[in-house]
Amino acid sequence: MTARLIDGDAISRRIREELAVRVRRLRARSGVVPGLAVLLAGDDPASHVYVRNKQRACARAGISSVRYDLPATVTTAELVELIGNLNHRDDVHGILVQLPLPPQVQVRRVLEAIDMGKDVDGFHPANVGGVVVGEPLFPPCTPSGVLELLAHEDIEVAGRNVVVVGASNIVGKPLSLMLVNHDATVSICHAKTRDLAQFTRLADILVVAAGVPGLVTADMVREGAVVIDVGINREPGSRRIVGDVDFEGVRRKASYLTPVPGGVGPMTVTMLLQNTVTAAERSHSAAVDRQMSHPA
Ligand SMILES: Nc1nc2c(c(=O)[nH]1)N[C@@H](CN(C=O)c1ccc(C(=O)N[C@@H](CCC(=O)O)C(=O)O)cc1)CN2
Repeated sequence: MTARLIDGDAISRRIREELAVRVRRLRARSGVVPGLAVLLAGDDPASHVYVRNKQRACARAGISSVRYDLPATVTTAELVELIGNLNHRDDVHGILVQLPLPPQVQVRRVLEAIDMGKDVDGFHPANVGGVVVGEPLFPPCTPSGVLELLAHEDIEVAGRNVVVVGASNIVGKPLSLMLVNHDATVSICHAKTRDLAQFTRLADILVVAAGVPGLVTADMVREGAVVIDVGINREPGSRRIVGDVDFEGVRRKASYLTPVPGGVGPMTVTMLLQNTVTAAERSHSAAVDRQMSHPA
């Protein structure tokens, strides 16, 4: 069997075109331009690339973005103060703090400072609680990107055995809960799981988000399984990026496979744009409602 590749670039392009239409409609109707504030602390080269890509994607969809470059020495209090100011700005509908943050910063305090209505990354603890009960204000971007890819290919998750390898707060844990909310039977493993292969071989759908290049090889995959590779690993001394899955081997065994690059990565950015447009639309509707109940 040779896997069908799920083209995240093409699926993203289509969704971004639809988002650009929503942006134009909102602007024509209300004069509101969706606005995203991006906070980037320190010099991590990959984070700089991701932020540049996010801003470029915003511009193409008609979303305005403003970027705050902060030194690697930034404190928790400084970030919390900046976020407090952005929470009050009417032209900022979404706030994104690029992760990872420098080690001295208390990440949880920073994420908790974001107004829930502007938490377009979906990392605020209250949004995480929303994921648990199946009603997040904003679904986290990478997990919702994975669900979009599966839905686009008409891959049913209800009743299927899904194995998620990787239990991070931003991908593995929320994605597992979102899959449970779609009636999948989910096992969460991680790179330290003993005899990982005995779990991965049970998967109808295998999602790998462990950050370990080539962790999953063909012998660990059931014939005909759907394999979603969330890993983004830079090969040392090269610009090439590879996933957590041995692409060539697994391609011969799986029914569907996401490539790296060009699979889940672009969907993360697309879901961020989607959440930002939704935030702007909601903020406009709330302003209209206020006006209706308290006319000038
Ligand atoms: N605040 C956040 N921080 C981080 C997130 C996040 O969702 N919010 N996720 C990751 C990094 N990330 C987004 O920030 C991200 C990573 C990769 C891609 C992507 O499009 N990858 C491309 C390849 C790009 C390249 O050549 O480097 C692909 O896979 O095709 C998008 C977003 C951690 N931090």
